Amino acid sequence: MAGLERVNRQLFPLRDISAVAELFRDEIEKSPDPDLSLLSIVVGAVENSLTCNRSPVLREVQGEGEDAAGGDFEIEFHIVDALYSKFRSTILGSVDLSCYGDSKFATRELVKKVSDVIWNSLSRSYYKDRAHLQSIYSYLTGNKLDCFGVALAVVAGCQVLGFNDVHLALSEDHAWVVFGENGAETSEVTWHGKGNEDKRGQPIGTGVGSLSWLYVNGQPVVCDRYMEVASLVSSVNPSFNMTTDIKEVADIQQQLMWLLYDQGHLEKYPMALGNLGDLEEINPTPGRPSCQELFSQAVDASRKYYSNKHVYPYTYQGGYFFRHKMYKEALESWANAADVLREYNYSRDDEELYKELMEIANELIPHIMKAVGSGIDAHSILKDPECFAHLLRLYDGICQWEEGSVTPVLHIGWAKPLVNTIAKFDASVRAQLVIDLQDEQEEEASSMKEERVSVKSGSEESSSGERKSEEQTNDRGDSLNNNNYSKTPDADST
Ligand SMILES: CC1(C)CN=C(N2CCN(c3ncnc4sc(CC(F)F)cc34)CC2)S1
Repeated sequence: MAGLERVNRQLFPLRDISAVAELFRDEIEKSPDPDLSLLSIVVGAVENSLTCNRSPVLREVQGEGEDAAGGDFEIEFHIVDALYSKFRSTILGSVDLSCYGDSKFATRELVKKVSDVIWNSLSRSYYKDRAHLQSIYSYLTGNKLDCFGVALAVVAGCQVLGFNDVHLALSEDHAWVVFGENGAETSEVTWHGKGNEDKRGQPIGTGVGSLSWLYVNGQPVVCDRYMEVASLVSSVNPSFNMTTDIKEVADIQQQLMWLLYDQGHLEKYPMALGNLGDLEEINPTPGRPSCQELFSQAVDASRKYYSNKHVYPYTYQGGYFFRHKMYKEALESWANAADVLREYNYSRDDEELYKELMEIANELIPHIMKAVGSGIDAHSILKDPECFAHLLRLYDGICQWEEGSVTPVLHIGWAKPLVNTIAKFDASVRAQLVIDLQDEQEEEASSMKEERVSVKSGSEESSSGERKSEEQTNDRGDSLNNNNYSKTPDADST
């Protein structure tokens, strides 16, 4: 029975958060196969009605970061019904299943065909990294989708066709699908970044390219249906403009995230836990885990399920500590993020991560140095050898990220803040730095270089790890990337 026949029509017209939450709860708790297109249409309709159809002229401009009064929404059943039928007939009408064999599993050709149907029905040119382009509602009413939205629509399209083996695979900046027996096959279904030729229809490479951060070294979040619902809820975007969120949209997103959390569907999804942490930091729910606990759970999930190959859980956590002036903890989180980086070679596909690290190293840390210099220094950072060790571990991780890559990461723009930062630490702290290098002939013997850097401090010492082998290299283009899964609409960019 398709999703719409299952839906409780008494809930319509949807006018408040509890009605939307009830519809999602019914779909998640009562159906063995939650209907992705139904849920994406509903939550996309709510988001659009509260963020896009507003008459800004009637609203005084909100202060920086304040929530705007979103007003009410009213989602009629017949609208959802019409859109739901439109999506199903678009897919069923464009794919002749007799061309794809009689296997109950999807084939690469079938997946590519569904991707083509979505791809070829998108508007010719629109700003790809604008906000509110992630839902099937956006696809059906505006023929616009961002890169994540295309991947979600392909999975929803395969669900309409009855191929429940096709599932979403997510890295920290890209999305693709797995399919076939045991989900053993992979395929690109959307684009990534700007100026890059799309690779739709191709399997995810197993070559050196797949060792880049973009493919998280073979450790993507492979979703089941419920985690796909979590990804569409996590992609809800409460932004009204660069400085204002619509509170109702954030509230709905937060409630749906807790519903999924309680059912265990965020357990293996670090970024969704991080997003929930961000929502809780802004608007804590009484009786729920704190945002700090959620950021910690995201880190634990990456360590437990993804061999600690994800960077963002540490940048979510470090950002939280920074905002709360917990500077020592922030430095430790960022150093932990850099430890993840060591495994990767920097490639042109890693622009988003590069921007994150630039901001940490060249804006946030200099801000900390100014703050502690003027006395706001609960931990007396500049006298603490463990903080110095975290800072060195951060930079060493970035250097190792660069090592073995065709294109450099660091440049003078990095070096100036680094020199200033190191100089701020007490001479007595810096004097405790002990660097013991493995001797030369041993180094010749193994192509792997190994250095140990430690800062002897009272309780602990921190050290950097193995270096990658020299032969790992990448090509590097000049294309820029953008994180289409963006929380705030970027400026004009095609
Ligand atoms: C610590 C940060 C800088 C803050 N927000 C971050 N985000 C990273 C990306 N976000 C995400 N949150 C949930 N799921 C996904 S799947 C995905 C890749 C895309 F291509 F599909 C991205 C992403 C949410 C926002 S990382």
